[in-house]
Amino acid sequence: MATEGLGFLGLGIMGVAMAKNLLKLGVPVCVWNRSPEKCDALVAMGATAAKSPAEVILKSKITFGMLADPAVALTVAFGPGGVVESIMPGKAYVDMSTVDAETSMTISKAITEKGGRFLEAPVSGSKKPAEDGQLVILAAGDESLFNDAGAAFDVMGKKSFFLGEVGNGARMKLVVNMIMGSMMTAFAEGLSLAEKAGLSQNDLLDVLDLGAIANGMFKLKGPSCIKGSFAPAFPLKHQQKDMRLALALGDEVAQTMPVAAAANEVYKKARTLGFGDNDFSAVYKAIADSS
Ligand SMILES: NC(=O)C1=CN([C@@H]2O[C@H](COP(=O)(O)OP(=O)(O)OC[C@H]3O[C@@H](n4cnc5c(N)ncnc54)[C@H](OP(=O)(O)O)[C@@H]3O)[C@@H](O)[C@H]2O)C=CC1
Ligand SMILES: O=CC(=O)O
Repeated sequence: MATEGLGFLGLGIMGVAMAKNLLKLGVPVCVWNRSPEKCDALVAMGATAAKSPAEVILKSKITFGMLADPAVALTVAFGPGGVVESIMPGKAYVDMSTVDAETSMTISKAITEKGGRFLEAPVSGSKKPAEDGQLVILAAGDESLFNDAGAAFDVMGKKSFFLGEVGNGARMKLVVNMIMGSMMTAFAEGLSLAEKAGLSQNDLLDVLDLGAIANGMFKLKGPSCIKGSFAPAFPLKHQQKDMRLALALGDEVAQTMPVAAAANEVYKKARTLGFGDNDFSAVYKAIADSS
């Protein structure tokens, strides 16, 4: 049984791109996904597919996870055939999903109690940066594992931060995504306001792009919002999950967050309107169609 290879759990929008980049390292890569057909593209490129997360752990020295949310991260860690079942000394798990600090700490504790090593490593950057190996990796936990996973991080990302103890990676990611989610709702309100006030939305984009608040997100999402194109790069349901988790972090540390709380309401409304599986920029639809 190969023990020096890498494993990957969760081949959604992000995971499939990240696992493809791992293949560039030329080591065996073993993958698992709840819906097994998503393994096919990886297998065609040289990966092997496993029947459970536990099997991936057994076949790999370091296994990476990229899963939907805290509940899923916990199920994949603790469920039957899960990560914890086959973790042992010499094995390591790097959870790159966006979750809250408590989830990460719970998984870390179970893994380290069985002699394994754990790192949380959520990422900033969406589908295209994942495909291009340009993610920003926000790692925390076992520093020896951070170093051992360095080559893998280098093919998946453009910069890796080591942020100290488990929980700090999750917290940093939630702060970043709270800012991003709030910005997206303000941007969507502006786009909608411009249209209703009889202005050209394209002119608005040009004006924004020349000023101090120009940024990559407005440049990328502006034209697609105007066209009404919301194919998911970052699913709206995940952005709403991140707002919810960031607000819970705010509660924990008694930080007032009125802007994020209002933005979260808009994402919740967008979910109830059926936009959860669209890109998070579909929050524009919830705003534009609301009056
Ligand atoms: N998309 C993005 O731009 C970014 C996303 N993230 C974060 O990365 C994570 C993954 O995001 P993304 O790839 O976009 O999401 P997707 O929704 O595309 O993928 C989710 C993954 O979780 C799996 N999953 C869902 N439910 C279960 C379950 N009950 N049991 C086992 N597996 C399950 C899915 O399996 P299946 O295929 O069977 O449904 C899939 O592999 C999220 O935490 C997200 O917040 C972070 C940065 C950017
Ligand atoms: O989590 C989403 C991202 O774009 O980063």
